[in-house]
Amino acid sequence: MDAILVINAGSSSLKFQIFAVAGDDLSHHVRGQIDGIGVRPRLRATGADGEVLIDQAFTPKDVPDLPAAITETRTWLNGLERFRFRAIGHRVVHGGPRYDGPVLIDANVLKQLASYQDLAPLHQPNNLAPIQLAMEIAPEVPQVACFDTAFHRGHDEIASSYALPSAFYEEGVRRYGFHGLSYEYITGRLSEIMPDAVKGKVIIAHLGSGASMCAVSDGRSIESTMGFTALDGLPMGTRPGQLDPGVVLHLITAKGMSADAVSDLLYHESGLKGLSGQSSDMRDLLASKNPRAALAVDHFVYRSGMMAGMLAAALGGLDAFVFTAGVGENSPEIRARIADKLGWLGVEIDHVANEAGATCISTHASRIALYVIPTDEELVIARHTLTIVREKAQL
Ligand SMILES: Nc1ncnc2c1ncn2[C@@H]1O[C@H](COP(=O)(O)OP(=O)(O)O)[C@@H](O)[C@H]1O
Ligand SMILES: CC(=O)OP(=O)(O)O
Ligand SMILES: [Mg+2]
Repeated sequence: MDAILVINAGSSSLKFQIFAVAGDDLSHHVRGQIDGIGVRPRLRATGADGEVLIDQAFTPKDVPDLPAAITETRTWLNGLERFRFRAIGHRVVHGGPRYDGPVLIDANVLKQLASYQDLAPLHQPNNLAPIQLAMEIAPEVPQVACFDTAFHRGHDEIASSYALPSAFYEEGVRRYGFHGLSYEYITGRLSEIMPDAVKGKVIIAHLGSGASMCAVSDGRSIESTMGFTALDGLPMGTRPGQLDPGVVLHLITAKGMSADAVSDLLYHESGLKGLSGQSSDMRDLLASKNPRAALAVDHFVYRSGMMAGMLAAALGGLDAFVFTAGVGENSPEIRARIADKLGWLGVEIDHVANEAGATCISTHASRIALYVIPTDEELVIARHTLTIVREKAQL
């Protein structure tokens, strides 16, 4: 069967999907992921009808990092003989100033993308490793890179500038925004299920191991809580979110920390993990009786409320608010607590619908509609991949 393989490397997970291609139609055939990498790794995959194909737990020592997750996934994928991969689509977190849409990968593109590694050290090396591997073992299969930054590239200069001397902007030091593949999918879904909402002012909260919010006006991104890198904005699993740059200067000048040590602190040791001293995983913190765990959750909720207020101001109002990604899709408790923070905007959550995992979780009286929409970055990548390889007459 002709198929497209999609690889999505996040900060705590490696997600993959196999889509069968028939004409212009794409259908889900295999959906899988290794999540909890380094904490509680687990490889799970389901087939087209939701049947479980594999469900295997690993020790954190067996799958400590993303390269190990790639090895386990590859071993398992190799056993699936019924698919002929006609193209591979990849999530690549940073497209830099150069890429504002998906691109067919060749050696030059790969080199350019590698030059953005220090702008996304937690993701870009992991995004590029499977591309490099596939180039070596299956050079005949076309590969397409789809960027987290692309959906935000229409931001105006007011939003995308830092108040730095303008030469820096020209060099590419701008506010890009990330999670764009997820926001593109959610915007598309919203226009199917709530066509009126997407024409208005919407905040989409992608709350996963990495977390950000996007302000969408008339279907287009106008603002993001993330900036030049995926460090800014909300506190995350291991990243602090918004931080006074003076803290970084202090770490370097007063504490003598090297650039590598600061990078490690900001990408791997901060956020929920740093604040709780316990875990980067929201599930662990919600189940814990440790007061530091409670502080980390409280901080996440508090900052989420603040950042949502900031985006509502950028939009000049708010019609709908959407929760998505690992925490947003799976934690009624966090959704309820963030909704509570938005009460002043006229948000009223329907607790029964929220606990039941309904799509619409606001009351009839709520001035702002609340939704929970599971994201599907892989489907967006598969669609772009099919379009690009068709344009280049490679499929
Ligand atoms: N039931 C749940 N309750 C709270 N948090 C959850 C739940 N299920 C998953 N999560 C959180 O979702 C996070 C992963 O989200 P995900 O969007 O898959 O992350 P990423 O793509 O950044 O690796 C985990 O770190 C975990 O904290
Ligand atoms: C950009 C980013 O933070 O991605 P993820 O949530 O997958 O870590
Ligand atoms: Mg992710």
